[in-house]
Amino acid sequence: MIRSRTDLSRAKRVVVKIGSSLLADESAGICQDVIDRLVDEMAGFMAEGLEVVVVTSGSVALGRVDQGWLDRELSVHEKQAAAAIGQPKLMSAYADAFARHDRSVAQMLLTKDDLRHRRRYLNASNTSETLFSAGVVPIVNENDTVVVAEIKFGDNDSLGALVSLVVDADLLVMLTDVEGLFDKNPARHSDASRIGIIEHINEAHIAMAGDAGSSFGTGGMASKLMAARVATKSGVAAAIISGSKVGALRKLLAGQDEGTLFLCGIDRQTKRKHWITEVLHPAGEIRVDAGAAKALLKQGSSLLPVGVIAVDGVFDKGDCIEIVGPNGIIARGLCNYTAEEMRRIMGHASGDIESILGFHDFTSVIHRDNLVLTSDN
Ligand SMILES: Nc1ncnc2c1ncn2[C@@H]1O[C@H](COP(=O)(O)OP(=O)(O)O)[C@@H](O)[C@H]1O
Ligand SMILES: N[C@@H](CCC(=O)OP(=O)(O)O)C(=O)O
Repeated sequence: MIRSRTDLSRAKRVVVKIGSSLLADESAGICQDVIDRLVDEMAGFMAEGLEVVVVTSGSVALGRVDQGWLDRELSVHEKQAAAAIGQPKLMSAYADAFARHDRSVAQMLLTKDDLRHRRRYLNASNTSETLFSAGVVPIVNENDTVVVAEIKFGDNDSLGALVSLVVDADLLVMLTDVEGLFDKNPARHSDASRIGIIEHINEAHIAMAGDAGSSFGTGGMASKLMAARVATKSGVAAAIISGSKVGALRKLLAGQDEGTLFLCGIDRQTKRKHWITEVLHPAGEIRVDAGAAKALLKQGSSLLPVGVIAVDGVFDKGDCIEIVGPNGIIARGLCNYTAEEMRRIMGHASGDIESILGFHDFTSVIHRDNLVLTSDN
């Protein structure tokens, strides 16, 4: 938990999100010098034991420069094509920069939707753990050729927030072309002043955040604040710092007054519950009778098969599902059985599961620890 700047020196795993505004130049294309410098800083921390994941933007910008598509708004398909052109250039720039420190890099192209499905989320998490063990640096970007909404809004800030949950990071650092969140857009107001620490993001902060400042940046401060909100609500602290200022990352991690820090004091259990209610998409629905609804709502019980009266959807073991009582949706949780198994055991006592399915993994359908109430009645 990061409750003050001094806690930052204890961070073990950090997601560093690097914006297009830092990496791409309209005439030169990729800013290899910037990547080299940022990689030198990150490699220094890795040598000291910090684990780093890079979430990088820039593929669309680099594709646009490559094709000379600069002075007009691109269609969605052109942006997707630009991303496909720019992505290998981006990877090769990181590979070259990390090779100078004898580190290999690995490309992870994800969509936010991937991370809302428990199985894909776990696969991404296992892949990144394997990469960490091998000392390889995961370099993540949105899989832009298969998404539409995200490429319109250019939302790598929120991808960074989700990745920080996937890898269970202590901190998400968003590197950009300004020194943090200012009380007004510093590109337009010379008297703007930086906000150093934010304990809870409120409407006043959101009102301060404006659009992108450069021709290549897309989400501006608004998308960084939204990402900081997702991260901090899920147990990961966040920071916005300048990527052009030499040593800013080191100062931040040393606990000095650098950039804007969003504190986070959430424990693991709250974090897991937030993941179930806010991040995962339910894959199906289970209807329960009044007795089961009461046991969940009033007695803090796990859900047993005997109280289940109907099962909707196709879901797998461990998927997130919604629980509906006589008065509507009451909870969400991770189901111990597949939809097909659920249809066979619903209405039966837990002691009958073995004879019906031929195996008996769990007494409950959803264990209390994996269940979050979303209503009172
Ligand atoms: N209140 C604010 N404080 C700081 N920067 C702001 C603010 N409002 C808008 N901005 C703009 O946000 C820009 C950074 O966002 P963006 O261009 O999307 O960067 P990136 O490509 O790094 O994601 C800054 O250059 C700045 O012009
Ligand atoms: N996936 C896109 C990211 C776009 C995006 O979010 O850009 P930015 O606002 O610079 O972080 C790309 O690589 O161009």
